[in-house]
Amino acid sequence: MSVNKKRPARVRNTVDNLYRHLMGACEATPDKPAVIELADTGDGVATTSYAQLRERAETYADALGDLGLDVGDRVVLESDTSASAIALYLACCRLGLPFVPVSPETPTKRLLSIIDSARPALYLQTERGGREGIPPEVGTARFGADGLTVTRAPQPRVRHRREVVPTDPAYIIFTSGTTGRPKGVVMSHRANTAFFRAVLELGLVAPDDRVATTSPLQFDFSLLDIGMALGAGAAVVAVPRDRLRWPRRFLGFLRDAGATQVHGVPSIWRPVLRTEPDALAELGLRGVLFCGEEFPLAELRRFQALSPATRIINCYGATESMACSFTDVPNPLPEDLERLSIGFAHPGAELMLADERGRPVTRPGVVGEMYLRGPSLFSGYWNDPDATRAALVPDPLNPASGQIVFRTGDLAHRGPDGEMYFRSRADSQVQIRGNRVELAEVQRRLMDFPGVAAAVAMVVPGSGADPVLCGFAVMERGIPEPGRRELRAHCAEALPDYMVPQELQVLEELPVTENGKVDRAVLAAGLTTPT
Ligand SMILES: Nc1ncnc2c1ncn2[C@@H]1O[C@H](COS(=O)(=O)NC(=O)C[C@H](N)c2ccccc2)[C@@H](O)[C@H]1O
Repeated sequence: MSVNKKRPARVRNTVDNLYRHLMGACEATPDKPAVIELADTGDGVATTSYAQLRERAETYADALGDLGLDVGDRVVLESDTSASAIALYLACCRLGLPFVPVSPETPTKRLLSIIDSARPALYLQTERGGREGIPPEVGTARFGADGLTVTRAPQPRVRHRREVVPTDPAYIIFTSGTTGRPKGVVMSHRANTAFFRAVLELGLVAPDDRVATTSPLQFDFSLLDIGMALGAGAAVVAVPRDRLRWPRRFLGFLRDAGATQVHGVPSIWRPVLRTEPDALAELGLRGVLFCGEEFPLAELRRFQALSPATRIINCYGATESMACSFTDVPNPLPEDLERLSIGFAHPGAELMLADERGRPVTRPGVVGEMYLRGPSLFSGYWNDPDATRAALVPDPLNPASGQIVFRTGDLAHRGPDGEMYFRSRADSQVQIRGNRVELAEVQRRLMDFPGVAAAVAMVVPGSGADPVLCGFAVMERGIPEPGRRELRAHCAEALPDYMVPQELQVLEELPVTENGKVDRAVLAAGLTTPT
């Protein structure tokens, strides 16, 4: 029986919801810039104010509301970050429609597997989107600054819900699961708004900031940037994805947009450090925040030398809790620093260490697995109760309490003051000839070779029992490639034999995934057949 046929449910103004968090600043500063992006003409920037953003979100919410969708029906949005994409995100939040972001770069095969898993009611792309072949059972529409045009109505459905409640899913981020099937991380409004309120307390974004976001919308790093900027009444600067490949144009856009902070994974800085060091120095950024993987220390030192006044934040965390910790990078980095700290969990959350039997690890220097206790845990993996049970577990310190914590799958050790140091993924523990190998140590040794700009150490399965240790290096611009023998000898001088890479390659650049992390699968594929 369809309830409340006429009007779709909309979240009440008093109820916890991302819409209220993201639009909080609209009342006080409606005319302030909310989103700054590349102008449609292709040069210069276009600015959307908070009031304009709210109005566009309203227009979209009316159009979505007329489609008869029910709270909980999924909406796939294929777009880069833009004012319109954010307005759609806001509209979905208001109507309680879980938002599934995918990038225009996502291969159709992967998009179809996400659609097969999420069973969305509606798929949206921009007016200029070129995607075809959306399964007939999914409604389709296009959106732009002027509104939303339905190209295929969603299948009729019964509306069972009359309320949008805080524990309803706000978004589902599909990450590439180890099994190859995409894993949908479901995040509720309550968890995400609790996270953003806690992060506001850190005061990382000021109202006059312009926060450049460089991650694809399908990576929750972009949702963190949008939430932190709009939640602070600041502006989001949507960096066009193609600019990231051209350092001069990337920095030029940042300058034109008046960006004061840049959020991105470490790899976005590699081309800039190699080819546009002076332009970076001139930019004089107030802040940089990175997450996703470790920032190689040599590259971090170069960044600090060029931009000494920039505050750099090491943000650690997984999509399952959006982020855990925000830690200032020491400036300048101490000469003998071996590894950055990921500090302590954000206010209102706590990281603990436990050993493989779940017993707390408290002694400094002892490696354990990190568990996160806090309000911003995900609801579970979409349609995967087993994977959910393995990740959301009883608190090891007090299983009887019924409190559920997130098992991060990351190994770490504590420093003398209890601060955490990330070591590795638990499932990437490396043993070679019975010895535990610290890949970071091999990586650091490769970076010490004169003229190496970036390096990666990893293992690939070998024909024998032991995995094959591989090293990859990228040289500074204009530096001749060293011979494999020379690089190997350099490693052998300082590392035990089992830590000297058997495979060594010098590359033009390091391949990265869609989310900008070093793409180890591509590196492994480029190897000669392991010895
Ligand atoms: N700062 C780090 N140092 C070192 N290893 C790291 C770090 N941040 C993640 N990681 C690694 O990346 C894993 C999480 O991967 S992920 O689920 O794709 N999520 C992310 O990478 C981004 C994450 N959702 C996020 C979004 C926005 C702000 C902060 C963090 C972690 O479990 C760590 O292994």
